[in-house]
Order: sequence, then structure tokens, then C-alpha cells
Amino acid sequence: MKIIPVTCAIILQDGKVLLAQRSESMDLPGKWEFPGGKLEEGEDPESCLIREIKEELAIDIRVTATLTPVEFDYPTKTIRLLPFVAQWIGGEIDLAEHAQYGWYDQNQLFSLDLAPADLPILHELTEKWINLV
Ligand SMILES: Nc1nc2c([nH]c(=O)n2[C@@H]2O[C@H](COP(=O)(O)OP(=O)(O)OP(=O)(O)O)[C@@H](O)[C@H]2O)c(=O)[nH]1
Repeated sequence: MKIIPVTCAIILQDGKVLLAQRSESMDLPGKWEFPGGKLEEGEDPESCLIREIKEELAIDIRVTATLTPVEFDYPTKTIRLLPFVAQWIGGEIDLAEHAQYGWYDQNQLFSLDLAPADLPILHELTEKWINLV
């Protein structure tokens, strides 16, 4: 099966990370995730992420670090999630697709109902929290 590359943004600010909840009209409705989306033909991952975050949240970000990609098999597809740590550098958040978003500290992260592919990213993020936040 083809592996679908998906970028996602770990946006950090004031010791917290932004997570967004997928809406009823999206895949995995109700699940929380790091916002982002699928790579388009010929697009590099960082440009994809900047574009997706502008489309979904209406803000500008700058990428500051990368975390380890995660390959995950869903029943109908396999994705390769490419996580980037990022900084919010402009604009106001205005959700185009997600149901809601929130800022969470390290202790709150694991209480969210996350997309299963995101769990290894969450572990890596909490391990590196002190250096990244
Ligand atoms: N953006 C994002 N997608 C994730 C995460 N975790 C995860 O399993 N996914 C899955 O990866 C796929 C990405 O699709 P998407 O719907 O966000 O991407 P997109 O906006 O480019 O898709 P579309 O144009 O087909 O609607 C979905 O199946 C989604 O459920 C995550 O943290 N962020």
C-alpha cells in the first residue's frame, strides 16, 4: 500500500503546546492531533506544513526543530507522520476545519483522546520537553 506523507506542527508557546480536535467532517472525527496535512506532489515537507497551518489555523509559523517520523497503519491507509516543532510568528488563530483547539502543558497531554499515530510523537516531545519549550 502507498504510504501517505503527512506533516504536523508542534507549536510551542509559554510552556504549552497547541493541539486541535478534528471535526465531524474530517477523518478520525473527535480525535486530537497536531495540525498539519498531506504533502502535495513536488512539495517539500516544511513548505507543506507552513501552507497547511495557514489554511487550517490562519497563522504563520517558523519551524525550529524536527522530531522522529512515525509510520502508522490505519485500517484503510498507512501514513508517515513528519513532526516539526514550530513557533507562532504572526496572525490570529481562526479555525477553518477543526472543532476546537487548546494549549496544553506536559501533564495534560496524555489525557486527550489523540489520533493513535501521534502517541510516539507525544512521548518524544515529553522526553525532550525541557530543551524544546
Ligand atoms: N494533520 C494531522 N493528521 C494526522 C495526525 N495524526 C494522524 O493520524 N493524522 C492522519 O493523517 C491524515 C492527514 O490528513 P488531513 O486530513 O489532516 O490532511 P489534508 O488536510 O491534507 O487532507 P485532505 O486534503 O485529504 O482533507 C488523516 O488521515 C489524519 O487522520 C496529526 O497529528 N496531524
